[in-house]
Amino acid sequence: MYTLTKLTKTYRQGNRTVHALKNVDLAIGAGQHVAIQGPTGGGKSTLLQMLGGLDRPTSGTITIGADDISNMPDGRLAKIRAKEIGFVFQNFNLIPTLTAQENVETALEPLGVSGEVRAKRAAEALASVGLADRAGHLPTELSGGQQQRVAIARALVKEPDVLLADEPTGALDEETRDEILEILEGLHRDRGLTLIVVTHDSAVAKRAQRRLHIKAGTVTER
Ligand SMILES: Nc1ncnc2c1ncn2[C@@H]1O[C@H](COP(=O)(O)OP(=O)(O)OP(=O)(O)O)[C@@H](O)[C@H]1O
Repeated sequence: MYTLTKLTKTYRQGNRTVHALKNVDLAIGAGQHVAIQGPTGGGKSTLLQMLGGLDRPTSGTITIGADDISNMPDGRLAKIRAKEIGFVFQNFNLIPTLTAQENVETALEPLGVSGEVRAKRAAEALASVGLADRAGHLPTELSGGQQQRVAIARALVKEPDVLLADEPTGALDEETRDEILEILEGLHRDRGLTLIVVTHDSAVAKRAQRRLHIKAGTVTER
């Protein structure tokens, strides 16, 4: 699924250069469930941004399947992102003025899906996370766990190959956390989705098949 070769990302902070990722060599197979842990500032979010094609490496290469996304033109990268990669964030990132149904439909807009098909697929995605009866609700009318389920429906409605989750349970209590993990793991199991989860929570990381640790820009296996 992913091959990272000598992947390096540096940032300028004033007159200082920060090495967020240092010569990372890593392969992640299709259908793996991987947890990424590590101290604050270690490089977890930077790595996830690279995997999601949200930012470019300073040097080295990253391939998704057969596509080298390190130097790909922006338009092509945006298409790969829209089609193949689902994102779930700690704070859900739903659009507050749109209903659950409309939030999910937004993921299909860049794919040129007709309005009718969009509505049908979004309704199915909401039903698959147990929210068929909440489609008309705004995010403020939903609990945190329900909002995260809408965000998962939005990520999966396009049937991506990979789901990248940045602290997906960080804002939830333990019981809701377990519900969300079960949904994510179900997607991994039933659809063969590659699932990559950044987490501070060891209970979340323990459920993954593979645990990576990233500290000062260097990745190690646990
Ligand atoms: N846009 C940026 N500009 C400058 N420096 C950055 C930027 N993004 C990240 N960094 C720096 O890169 C390093 C790695 O940051 P990153 O956010 O990837 O760590 P993290 O492991 O996700 O941390 P946290 O657990 O706090 O989210 C840190 O030193 C951070 O200050």
